[in-house]
Amino acid sequence: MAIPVAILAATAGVVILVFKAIYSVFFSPLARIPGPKMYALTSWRLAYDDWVGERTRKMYKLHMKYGTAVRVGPNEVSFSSLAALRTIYGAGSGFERTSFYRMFEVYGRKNMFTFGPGRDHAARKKMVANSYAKSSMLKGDIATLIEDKARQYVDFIEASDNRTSEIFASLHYFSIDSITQFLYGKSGATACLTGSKVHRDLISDIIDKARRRLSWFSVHMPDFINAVYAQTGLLGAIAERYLYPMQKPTTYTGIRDYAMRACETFADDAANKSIAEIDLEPSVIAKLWKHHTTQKKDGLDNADIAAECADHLLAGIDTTSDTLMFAIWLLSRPENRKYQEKIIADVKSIGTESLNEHGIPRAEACDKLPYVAAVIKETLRLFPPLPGSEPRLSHATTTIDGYVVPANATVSISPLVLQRNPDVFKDPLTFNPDRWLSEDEDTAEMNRWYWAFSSGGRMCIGLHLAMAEMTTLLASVYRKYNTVPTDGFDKISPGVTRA
Ligand code: HEM
Repeated sequence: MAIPVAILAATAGVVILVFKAIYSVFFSPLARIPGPKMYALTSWRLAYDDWVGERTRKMYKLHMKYGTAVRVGPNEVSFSSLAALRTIYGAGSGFERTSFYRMFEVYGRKNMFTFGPGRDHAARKKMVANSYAKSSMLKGDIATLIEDKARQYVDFIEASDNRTSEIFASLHYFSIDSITQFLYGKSGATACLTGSKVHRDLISDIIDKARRRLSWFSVHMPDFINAVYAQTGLLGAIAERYLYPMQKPTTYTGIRDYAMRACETFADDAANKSIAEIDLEPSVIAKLWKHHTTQKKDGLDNADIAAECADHLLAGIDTTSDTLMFAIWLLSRPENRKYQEKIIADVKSIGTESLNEHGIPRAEACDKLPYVAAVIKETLRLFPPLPGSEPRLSHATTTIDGYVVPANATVSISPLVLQRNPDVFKDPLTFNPDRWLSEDEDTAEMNRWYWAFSSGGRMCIGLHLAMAEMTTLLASVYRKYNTVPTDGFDKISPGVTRA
């Protein structure tokens, strides 16, 4: 009796799938790494955690159960140890960012965040590194910029009804006004704090809940996303109606358009200036312009420069404003009033000689405040604004934390998992800035596990800018006010960080 070809093909398909599953779970080189079998079987298990917004919390639970190495996919391992941190993220480790980062490409161009190989990344980083040095933040033009924005923030609160502010929005105004001026100079700065409605509207696409759905598809089904958004005509209309995870304008479209216009305006101005004049400007775009095609053969074109700046713009908005929001929310909670009193005492210790002409504490003085630093560190420990795994791969087989990991497997560490480790941080889920104040061995150990800004060659380049913005804003606010949640807000979390 002849067996229909379709049945034969289906049977063969099932046999191959079963064989692959058995191989993946029991015989793959990653098989000896502990973890739930379902995760070893299929990457869709982890994708499901992502879909329901539980991925990072799930990683934490898995590490609590299985230890410092957990297999979380057929070809993916999550680590949570200092040994793994050094091997994967240590300077010169040879591990690269994975294709996950492609979704951060802007206008189809690579940028510092998305470059894979170290050489391309290092060349680009060299062009802007000076702008981000700590010495550039605490004195001169950039310090003045940050102090000005802190003053505008205080003025904004003063002008609000009952000095009540919805801090998600107002702190986003502060961070976007700061980063746009830092990147593009005064002519390219937004003016959210001083009332521009058009600029304030830029943050509305950040709030859209569909943004998370779009990110999910971009990570787990990138080809689908590319195909769907590329359709035009009738197919485009059908895709838009039934298949778009997020309607246009999609995430950050407004901010990306703004970034492109700021770059074009800069390019028009630059055409009438000498490179020596441009070099005197403190903005990041001015530093990049020295590498423009008009200055160098094989230099960067307008789109490269626009993309680089747009990426820094996106990196510099939510990170600082979410951290500030969590800090103020935490300090405002009734059980944390004692910490609020301590931060107020710390910022009131600033002498009048360290205030600027508007009574705003100077960035340099804010940098030296121990309790402000402890509050920020503790906020970033408990609620890092980028809490999730930072995926990397190596083209060579590597031993990580005692486990042999084959070439091209995805490995990662999550700051949230590291920073809530109960063996290192006593009562890890409790906000307690005091834990950072002593100088004993326990604090030294906590510092080794503190990883909110990542580490090695790909650590956050905006660290010093972010710290200067956050210390100056907190000092300016708590010198003048104490903060309490408005009715109802003492019972809920701001919930931006999906832990
Ligand atoms: C509280 C504030 C901030 C935190 C916690 C933070 C955290 C981080 C982390 C964890 C990474 C590495 C991500 C990964 O590898 O997956 C990163 C990279 C980066 N951050 Fe930040 N960031 C902050 C503020 C900023 C600001 C204000 C800027 C300003 C431009 C910025 C620009 C960047 C850039 C350009 C990279 C890529 C660096 C590279 O690949 O060399 N960040 N940041």
